[in-house]
Amino acid sequence: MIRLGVPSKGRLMEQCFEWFAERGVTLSRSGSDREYAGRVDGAENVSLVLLSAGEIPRELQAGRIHLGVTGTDLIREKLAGWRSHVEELAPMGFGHADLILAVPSCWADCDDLDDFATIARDFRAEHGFRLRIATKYHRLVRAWLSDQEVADYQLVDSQGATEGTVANLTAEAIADITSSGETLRANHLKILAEEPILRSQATLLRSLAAGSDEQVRAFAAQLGL
Ligand SMILES: Nc1ncnc2c1ncn2[C@@H]1O[C@H](COP(=O)(O)OP(=O)(O)OP(=O)(O)O)[C@@H](O)[C@H]1O
Ligand SMILES: O=P(O)(O)OC[C@H]1O[C@H](OP(=O)(O)OP(=O)(O)O)[C@H](O)[C@@H]1O
Repeated sequence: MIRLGVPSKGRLMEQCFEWFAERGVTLSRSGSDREYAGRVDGAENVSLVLLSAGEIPRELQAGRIHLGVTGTDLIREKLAGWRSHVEELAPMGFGHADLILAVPSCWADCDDLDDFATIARDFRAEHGFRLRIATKYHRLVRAWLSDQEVADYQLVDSQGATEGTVANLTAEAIADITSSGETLRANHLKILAEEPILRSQATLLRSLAAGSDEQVRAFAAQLGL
């Protein structure tokens, strides 16, 4: 039996169900709205596992699911050396979001990363501690800032409502996912005029540790991949 892990709720789950339906495979939640059980119609030997999107990378890495759907941001953040754990089978065309660095809109002299690096250097000299960036994407943000040779900062962990941390005075800047930009605007933040740290979208991934390669390949072929 192939185990297929998909997000258990929200738009990501609904759009994922639509994606499979367009390819002749019907995924559905069984039982009550609150029960995390699912069924698969239209494919032999495939079972559905409903999981938090954030846990799907780990389940793929461990080989507890053969296939999984989650955002590329979560794969790259949660799996060091992700290419040795999973294969990307298909970008799915939804769940688009950019991981960006944002600062208060009122920072008139801060439009790009060079400005940010200068402000961060001055901030440390002035305040005696490093400028704080709130994020849950520690690995991706560290790697990106290191590539850009920005060093005068510290990361503050924020697992949700990250855009609120600046007004709450627990950080000076944030690095988070945005799609419409409304949450940033509502919290008086602006994106630095750079390419995003990462462009993410929902992706179908294959575990390199789960085995059953022939069955997985046959199912992928049925999906037109
Ligand atoms: N506003 C958004 N628009 C589009 N995609 C988004 C948006 N916010 C988050 N995502 C994407 O959705 C995926 C899941 O996000 P997140 O980690 O917030 O999960 P969640 O819905 O909070 O799930 P759980 O709480 O069960 O872990 C991520 O890959 C992320 O890039
Ligand atoms: O650019 P926008 O369209 O406004 O979307 C961005 C928001 O969506 C996500 O939050 P989510 O709703 O997943 O909640 P979270 O705060 O728990 O991350 C993300 O963390 C941003 O806060």
